[in-house]
Amino acid sequence: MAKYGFIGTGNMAQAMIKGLLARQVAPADIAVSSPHTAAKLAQEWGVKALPAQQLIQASDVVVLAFLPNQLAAVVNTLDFGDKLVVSVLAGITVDQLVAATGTTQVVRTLPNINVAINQGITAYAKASLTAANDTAFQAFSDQLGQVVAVPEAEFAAFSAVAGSGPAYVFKFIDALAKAGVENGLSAELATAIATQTVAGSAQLLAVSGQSAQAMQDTVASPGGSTRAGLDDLAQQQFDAVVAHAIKATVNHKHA
Ligand SMILES: NC(=O)C1=CN([C@@H]2O[C@H](COP(=O)(O)OP(=O)(O)OC[C@H]3O[C@@H](n4cnc5c(N)ncnc54)[C@H](OP(=O)(O)O)[C@@H]3O)[C@@H](O)[C@H]2O)C=CC1
Ligand SMILES: O=C(O)[C@@H]1CCC=N1
Repeated sequence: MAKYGFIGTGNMAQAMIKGLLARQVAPADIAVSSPHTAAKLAQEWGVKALPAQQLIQASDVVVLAFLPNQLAAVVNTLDFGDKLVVSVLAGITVDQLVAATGTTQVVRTLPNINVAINQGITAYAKASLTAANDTAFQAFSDQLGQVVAVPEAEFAAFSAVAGSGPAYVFKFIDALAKAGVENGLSAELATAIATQTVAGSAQLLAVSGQSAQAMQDTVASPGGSTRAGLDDLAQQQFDAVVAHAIKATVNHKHA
């Protein structure tokens, strides 16, 4: 069994670890390193908390999962040897990773939080890997969900739509549920039905073979209530509001 090490143990690392554990990776094959949370994860999840250099020695795949602006400070004193280094640091390029870590065995990825249930969509761009590290990356990424090679120039757009996207979907579910409450539903029921409606709609769209635009028309009966709502969304510039937020996300400078 491959051994995985996570430097940085926040929301993204924890989502990835959950995904690995769900695929029967043994907790003993996962090491974690961070100033505060690693010890707690070791206690609660049975993974091993190690100082970063020892974690590198003990791992086949080393995941960098701290904040992008911490890259130099965290890796400065570390020797990665020829270990596979997988970064999830938004905005940090392959060249920057190679320069900071001193190894070419790096893969830049941009996952999303849905890796926690092996349903992520993750972009990757890699330097030239050894055959062993290439295989190790494939085995690792198979556990995350879907994985797509993306040119680095497209990473910011990918990050906005797929990386940040879950937050925007949660925001939509929250707004849908709140609107349900305003119209007489209990908060519990409104949240449950908004969540299931988004989950079911995404699954239906994925298997439908139709566009998201066309699927709207399968819900909107002629002259019915959905058309009234869609017309109102159009009048309120819904697409433009979303596009504006995505532009703000794409334009953000990470480090
Ligand atoms: N959250 C998401 O959905 C996504 C996040 N990412 C990327 O993942 C990375 C982490 O983001 P996220 O998990 O959201 O952030 P969090 O704030 O949840 O986690 C940051 C982690 O960095 C750790 N850390 C701080 N200093 C050090 C150090 N010196 N050595 C090791 N670890 C350190 C913290 O440790 P401690 O807890 O012990 O203080 C914490 O576990 C970012 O680079 C982000 O761009 C990419 C795609 C999606
Ligand atoms: O918010 C962030 O910066 C990271 C990148 C994509 C999702 N979370």
